Amino acid sequence: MRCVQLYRWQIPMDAGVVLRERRLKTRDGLVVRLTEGEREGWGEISPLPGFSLETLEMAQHAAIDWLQAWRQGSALPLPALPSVAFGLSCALAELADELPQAADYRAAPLCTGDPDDLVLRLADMPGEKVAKVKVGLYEAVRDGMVVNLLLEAIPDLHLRLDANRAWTPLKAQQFARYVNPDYRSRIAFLEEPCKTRDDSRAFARETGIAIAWDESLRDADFAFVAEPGVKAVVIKPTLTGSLEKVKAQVAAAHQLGLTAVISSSIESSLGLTQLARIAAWLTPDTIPGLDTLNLMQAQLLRCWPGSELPCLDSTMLEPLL
Ligand SMILES: O=C(O)CCC(=O)C1=CC=C[C@@H](O)[C@@H]1C(=O)O
Ligand SMILES: [Mg+2]
Repeated sequence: MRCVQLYRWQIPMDAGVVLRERRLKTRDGLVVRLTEGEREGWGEISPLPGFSLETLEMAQHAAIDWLQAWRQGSALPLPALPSVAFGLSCALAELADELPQAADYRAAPLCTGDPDDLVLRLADMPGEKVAKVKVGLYEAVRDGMVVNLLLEAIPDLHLRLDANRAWTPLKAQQFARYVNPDYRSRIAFLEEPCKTRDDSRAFARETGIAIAWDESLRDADFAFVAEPGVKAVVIKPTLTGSLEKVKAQVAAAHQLGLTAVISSSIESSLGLTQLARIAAWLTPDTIPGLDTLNLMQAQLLRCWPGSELPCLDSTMLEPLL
């Protein structure tokens, strides 16, 4: 017999989380539980405001329609909304034992503010040292100085940078001018430096700093092609869709010799631990971009190893189905 449960949850965010110029006070989403006989599978559906095109209400409606049909034994295709397709496909994969348990809990530490904090965290990081720094929020000159400071302080560090398309070509050049040329090769990649893909390509060509596509993967005309200067693609499954689609994108990237980085859309610890498993499974050689749990004030259902945040259980969630 098949059973379904759907819960709605809300977790307060740390003060000061700003996404696309909007303060995110709470993270809201759904979790789904499918059971069939002895087996169960969980999934998280949490469209990210400012990034996902669907709202939580749209996701909830689509999830309920699909779940009601599934409960009755129908094999409906997964809904088109990416967050819904992702969450349901994770639940189905757990149910069918297709999502391996082994997880990659190394997360590239994320720095949005104080570089001294990052230096302290990196000192404790075993193995390959990779961190991610947000740029484009302050003056380009300050960003350049922070990058120099970190790469100088930690000689075996590689940095991922993310400008979220904030720079004009001039600003991007100002940034590059401030980065010591000897350090440029230790910038693993810079995500989306400029507003247009052409400007970002020109930046890579002119500066020798490798770039990565993130937002571009959601552009209607985006295609996976090998291009000079493009080193990686950032794959955010909640914004991508089903696990099948995530697998296809990772395979397309690897085929072209691109690094594929499985990355967070600020899911709860339930979604993040699943992303850590997806990363261990599909991109075992690449540290995933999953260091977003500490932006939240609590975990949900499954805990991230070592996190001291309290963990909410299903009695603390609002049941919808
Ligand atoms: O990629 C990572 O290491 C962490 C996730 C991350 O940086 C992001 C998640 C969601 C929205 C954005 O603010 C940001 C990004 O643009 O990549
Ligand atoms: Mg990004």
